[in-house]
Amino acid sequence: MKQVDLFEAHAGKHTLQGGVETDAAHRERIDDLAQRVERHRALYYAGNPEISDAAYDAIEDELRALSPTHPVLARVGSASLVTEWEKARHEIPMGSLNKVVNEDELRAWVARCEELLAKEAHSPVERELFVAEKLDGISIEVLYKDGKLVDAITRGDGEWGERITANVARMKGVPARIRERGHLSVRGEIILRLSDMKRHFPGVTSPRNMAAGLSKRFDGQGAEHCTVLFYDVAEHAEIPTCRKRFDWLRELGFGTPQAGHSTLDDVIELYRNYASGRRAALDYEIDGLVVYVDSLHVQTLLGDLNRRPRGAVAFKFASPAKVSKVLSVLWDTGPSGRVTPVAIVEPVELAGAMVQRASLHNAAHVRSLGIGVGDEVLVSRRNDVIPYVEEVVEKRGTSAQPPTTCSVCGASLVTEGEYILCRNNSCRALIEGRIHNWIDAIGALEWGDKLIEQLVAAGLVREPLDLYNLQVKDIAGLERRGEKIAKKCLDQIKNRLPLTLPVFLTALGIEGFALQTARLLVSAGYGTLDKIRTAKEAELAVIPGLGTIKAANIVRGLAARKDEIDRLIAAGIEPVTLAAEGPLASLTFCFTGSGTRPRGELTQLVESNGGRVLGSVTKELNYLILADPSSASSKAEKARKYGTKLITEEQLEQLIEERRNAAGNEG
Ligand SMILES: NC(=O)c1ccc[n+]([C@@H]2O[C@H](COP(=O)([O-])OP(=O)(O)OC[C@H]3O[C@@H](n4cnc5c(N)ncnc54)[C@H](O)[C@@H]3O)[C@@H](O)[C@H]2O)c1
Ligand SMILES: [Zn+2]
Repeated sequence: MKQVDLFEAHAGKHTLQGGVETDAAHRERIDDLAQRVERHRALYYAGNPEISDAAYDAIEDELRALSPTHPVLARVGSASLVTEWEKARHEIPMGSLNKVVNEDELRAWVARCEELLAKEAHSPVERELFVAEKLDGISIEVLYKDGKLVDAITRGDGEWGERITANVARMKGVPARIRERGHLSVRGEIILRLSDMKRHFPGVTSPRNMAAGLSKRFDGQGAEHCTVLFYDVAEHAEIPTCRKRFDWLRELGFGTPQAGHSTLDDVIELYRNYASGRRAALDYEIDGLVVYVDSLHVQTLLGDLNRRPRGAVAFKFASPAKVSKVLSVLWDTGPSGRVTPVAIVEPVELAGAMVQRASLHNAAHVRSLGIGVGDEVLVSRRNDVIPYVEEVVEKRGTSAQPPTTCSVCGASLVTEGEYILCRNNSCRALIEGRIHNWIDAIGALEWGDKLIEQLVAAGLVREPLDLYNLQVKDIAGLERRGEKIAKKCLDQIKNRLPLTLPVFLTALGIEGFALQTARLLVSAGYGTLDKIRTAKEAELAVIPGLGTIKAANIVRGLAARKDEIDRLIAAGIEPVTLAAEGPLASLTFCFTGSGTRPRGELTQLVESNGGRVLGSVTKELNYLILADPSSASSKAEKARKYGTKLITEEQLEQLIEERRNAAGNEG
């Protein structure tokens, strides 16, 4: 979607709305969006938002994209201010800020300022900026007369606000007297510090909404826990810069958000800094940074539009989320049998990708959202993860109900806690899952998800043994596969043979039976497949680190796969007992970080040479294998402390080679 120019957006350059370009469908949508913007503003400024800020912003952004000049967008605050408080008029109207949500938009704003200032003598904007934290609270104007606090008025619609003087007078950071004479209007934000919220209002989750509520209580209760921080003073002509303005506010005894003079590059670095941790460490909530042209003279030259200065912007923290409509709710059966609800939505562009499918996590989430076909929902995509439905923004349809049968095989589903599952072992989704697990555990990198899907769909693979009976032509005959790939894939799985016992057990993909558990069993004396298969639940349960649940899963899982395992063994795919001899005999190894080869393959390498793989760094560990032996990670540090040797994968191979040769020479 095209980003609308910040300055001209409201100035009538774009003529979408009402013009010939607006088709009926758009007009309807525009009216609908505008109404919702107003409704949500009214709720929000009254302290009772129904939807999240991200959802609200998504609606407002969509309206701006469809109708940049819409009058609703030019307004500040809410026009329908219903209040029991006395209304009061601001002598100098209170405005808002235009926003940018990424570096490019910020740079564009600077460029635009330069363009507008082309004919004026001024220092480069990008070198003369001022930046302050953008407090997420309630705007307030506080008036002093001859050094005495006389009035405090909320922003309201910018012109008329509520006179909540009695409450503001009790808030922290609002001096009753200041040493400045004359008439003074200072502007700031009412916030509730997180520490105060925790102490005085346990259970409350939104400091902003709480602060809004407290500010407007008639009995004034709780107002003393709010804080006001200031960032502006109206019309104080002798102050030349934002920096001086903040200094001056502080000298008068007002608290301010953190702020400072800055260049454009520094602002961007600071923004990243805040986004990646500094923001989370604050004792109050901010929703971005405010970036100003430092010189107030230049700000005046730039002027403002719709009560939004051109010489400042809100540099908001991005929330990559958009509103879209639910077309259907699907229930996909996954490889473990778990049924995952997915919302199919009207395609929307999110963080550079078109999104049509969004996860609904599980049946419990579907229920708590109350989501249904036709609803408008907020879809997010954070750090490139799977798109996710955050909330229902506008309820339109009837809520979706979890299915009772599997969409893949039709079997009845079972409920387990928050999840529903297909337990049918011959369900195609589960077969794919098991094959996938096998391939993963043995470390056959050539094999992709798609190939497995194709083989299962073609009925060529139903269980792990089938993998070993595949012919080159079976794979080569599939769509978009050739002989070369086919050969590579088949060679790879055959090269992995024989499988060590822990790898074999892990490859079966039995619930709760990961590599660590398999190793635990082996080191507890269950060194052969036979021993493990005949073990009773009770005897496994007492192995330290196992417990009753895992023991039950193992016994049940092995029994359920009995025939499959028998067929594997009959075909010679038999796990090998760890070599008690071999070049690495009596040595222990542990892997950390990502290697160049899959963990399973490395484990196999160590174990087939008689070594033992440990899951963590302990005193008995001989070798820690990692990409960078000079690493300062906690695992590496610990290993050094124990005198463990730190080596790379290559050094591991050399070690095997050396020890093999040494043994050969001795023998
Ligand atoms: N959830 C909802 O239903 C809903 C509805 C309406 C609005 N909203 C939210 O309200 C916000 C929009 O409101 P807005 O028009 O007041 O704009 P804004 O709050 O995004 O930005 C302008 C305001 O920032 C404040 N501010 C904080 N620190 C500042 C500083 N250092 N310098 C200057 N100003 C500073 C001022 O009060 C100023 O008026 C959005 O975040 C939107 O998501 C939410
Ligand atoms: Zn099924």
